[in-house]
Amino acid sequence: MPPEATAPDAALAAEGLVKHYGPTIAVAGLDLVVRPGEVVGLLGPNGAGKTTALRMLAGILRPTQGRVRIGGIDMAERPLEAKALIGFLSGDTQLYQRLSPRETLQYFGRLHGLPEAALGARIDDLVRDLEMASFADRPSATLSAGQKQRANIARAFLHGPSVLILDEPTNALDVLSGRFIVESIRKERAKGRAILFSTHIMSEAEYLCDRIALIHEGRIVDEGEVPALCARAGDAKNLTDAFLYHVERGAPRADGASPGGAA
Ligand SMILES: Nc1ncnc2c1ncn2[C@@H]1O[C@H](COP(=O)(O)OP(=O)(O)OP(=O)(O)O)[C@@H](O)[C@H]1O
Repeated sequence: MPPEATAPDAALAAEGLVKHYGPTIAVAGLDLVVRPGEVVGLLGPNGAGKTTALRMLAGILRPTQGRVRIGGIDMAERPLEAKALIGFLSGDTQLYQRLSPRETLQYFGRLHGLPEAALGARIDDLVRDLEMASFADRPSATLSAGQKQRANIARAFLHGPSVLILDEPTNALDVLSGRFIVESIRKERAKGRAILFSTHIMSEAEYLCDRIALIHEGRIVDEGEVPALCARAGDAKNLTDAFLYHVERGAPRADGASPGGAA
């Protein structure tokens, strides 16, 4: 059954998403739903297909097959309307080197069509909430990796999107900055945003996520709340063990056999 048939309240719904890069099958049939006020984590080993999946969900990459709906709007049929509902943080987002974070936010706010007075107030709020005051007016070229990441996150939050898609939002951040970003994501959830993010940090996923989707070789091998995931992964004692169980076992084959050979 299509995911949105079982979740009519979905803010984000993917149905049968597939992506081929030549002979490489990066995503091999992904179904996923995220509801308003929910954080879903996409976890998988390197090369599992997380970035490819998130880019298709954000409308940056065209799927080979399958469908994405954002707030019920079909991404292929009405891409501008669907994308307007999304804040996307890509793993390789670059800031314009000569612009400060404040100027960058002004630029993207205008592209989003935010009225000038409201935009100024919104940027002030983001600078305060993301603790960017000490560097908001410096050229981006002079910022540290963590400062740049805060500015990129501010850009994703800027237009108050109902769906946030964040590819490794705490990548390369120290523990303090990482925790700060995680708390910022929790605040966005409290505002009713639907949030999908990828990470390699298991503790972060356990702390932040309402549900976790484990992806391996382009397929979701299990999905649910952490205790249920652990129970289904041979009574794994934590998320790391559940993750390793699935990776070592391998992704299910089309014929239903387990390629890893384990139970
Ligand atoms: N532009 C591309 N052209 C060809 N193959 C690609 C391209 N982008 C990704 N791939 C391949 O698709 C597969 C999935 O890659 P993807 O970047 O989605 O994985 P990932 O789960 O995000 O990995 P990581 O955790 O290392 O960032 C990999 O085998 C990768 O080599």
